[in-house]
This record gives sequence, structure tokens and C-alpha cells, in this order.
Amino acid sequence: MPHSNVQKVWPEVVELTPEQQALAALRAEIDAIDDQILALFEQRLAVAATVGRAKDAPTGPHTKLRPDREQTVLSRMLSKCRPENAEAVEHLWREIVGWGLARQGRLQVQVWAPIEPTRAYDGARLRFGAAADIKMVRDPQKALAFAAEGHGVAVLAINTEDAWWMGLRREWSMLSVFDGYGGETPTSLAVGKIDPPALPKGRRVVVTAGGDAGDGGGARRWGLNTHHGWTIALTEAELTPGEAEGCVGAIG
Ligand SMILES: O=C(O)C(=O)C[C@]1(C(=O)O)C=C[C@@H](O)C=C1
Repeated sequence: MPHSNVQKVWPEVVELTPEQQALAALRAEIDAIDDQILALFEQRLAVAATVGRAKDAPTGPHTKLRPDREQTVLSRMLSKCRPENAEAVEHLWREIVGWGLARQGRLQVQVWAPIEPTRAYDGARLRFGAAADIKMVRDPQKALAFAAEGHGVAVLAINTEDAWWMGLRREWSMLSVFDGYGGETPTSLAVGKIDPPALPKGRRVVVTAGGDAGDGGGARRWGLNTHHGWTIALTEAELTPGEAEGCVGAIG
């Protein structure tokens, strides 16, 4: 009897070894989990799009970014996960939330960092995720103007000669600092047109004249930079951003 093409092309069915069977079963388990993650992720994206419409209109005064809510989402997940998974969970949820925000309009981030630009860029990427459109820029004032017009946010280095932060009390008073990068003592700050009640809980950012005198009340304080007698510092004093004199934001 002549062999058909099919018989020639396909090899004989071989039995899988127990190890191969175990691997195939595990991969089938991963496929089933992936299906669930995908369904839930797409469901979450759809809800995030609706949340975006429920917040102020696209022409509203503040960006769609809500650092306080992102802080709550992240700390809730971190408090529930196994400690050994904390780093993975944090990065994954930054991505998830970043894509949620992107459903409300892609976030534009302008990064200015003349010293260690790659570090600042990487910090911004980890914070805002792959969904954000991140650009390095040459002029902090232009980045502040971009943020003030509500087009996105700026990430600006503070360990430099340019004391851009002094403007947060003057021409850029519509902007708030809402995050810091580079460790316990940040080397760059994120600034945006954020609704003051939506700033994260935690350390406040203050710009004060007359050196780094402290708050008097014994609250811990970290000086970040001083220029012509004006100091930018972090404080644990419970100041209300936008209301307390000199309080220009909060970084959690
Ligand atoms: O809660 C909101 O305001 C949302 O837009 C949702 C969401 C999220 O995906 O969890 C997205 C962006 C915001 O910055 C905060 C949280």
C-alpha cells in the first residue's frame, strides 16, 4: 500500500517521559493562570477608563494622575503579598496602574537631570511604567512650563546648580511635588499639576527662606539643597500642601 504524504511528513507519535509530562502539565497550569490574569487585567483596564471619565473632564484643572490613590493601591498589595515577592509585586503594580492611567490619556514625562541622566530616566521608567511617554529635556524651566500647562509631569534633579524649585513658591505655584527618587534623600523630584488632596501621605516638601532652620516642633527634617538662603527640604511636620506657607508638595 502506498504511503500518503501525511504519513511521510509527520513523525511517529512518541510517548513523553514522566519528566516531559510533568513539564507539560506545569505549562498547561501556567497557560490557565495566564488566561485568568489576562481576563482580569483587561477588566481592570476597562474600569480604569471609566474611572477616568468619572474624574474631572479632560479639560479639568488637574492631571488624571492620583498619587494618593496609587500609594494606597500599592501599599495594599504590598501588605498582602509574601515578603519574598514584594519587589516583583511593586514593579508589576506600577505597570498595571501605569496602563490604567494610560487608558485615561497617555502620561507625558519630561526628565531633566544633567548629572546621572540615566539614573533619573530609569527611576522615572520604574515609577511610571512602560505606558508613560518619557523624554529627557535640556531645560528645567521648559519642563515646568510643560507641566503647568497640564500636558504631563516633570522629573527634575535637585543636586544641581539650577535652583528651579525656588519657582514652586512663585511662578509655578500651580504645581506640586508628588514623588522623589534616588533613595531616602531624593536626588530628583516629580512635579505636576496635581490636585492637592490627591498628594501622597507622608513626608512634605517645603521651600523656605532663611536657611534650614527646622520646624520648631521637633519634626524630622532633611535639607535637600540651599540657594541664596532659600532651602528645599523634606519634613515630617504635618503641613497641608497648598495651604501651609512654603509647603510645595508631599512625596510619601
Ligand atoms: O483611582 C483612580 O483615580 C484611577 O484613575 C485608577 C488608577 C489605577 O489604575 O488604579 C490609575 C491612575 C491613577 O493615578 C490612580 C489609580
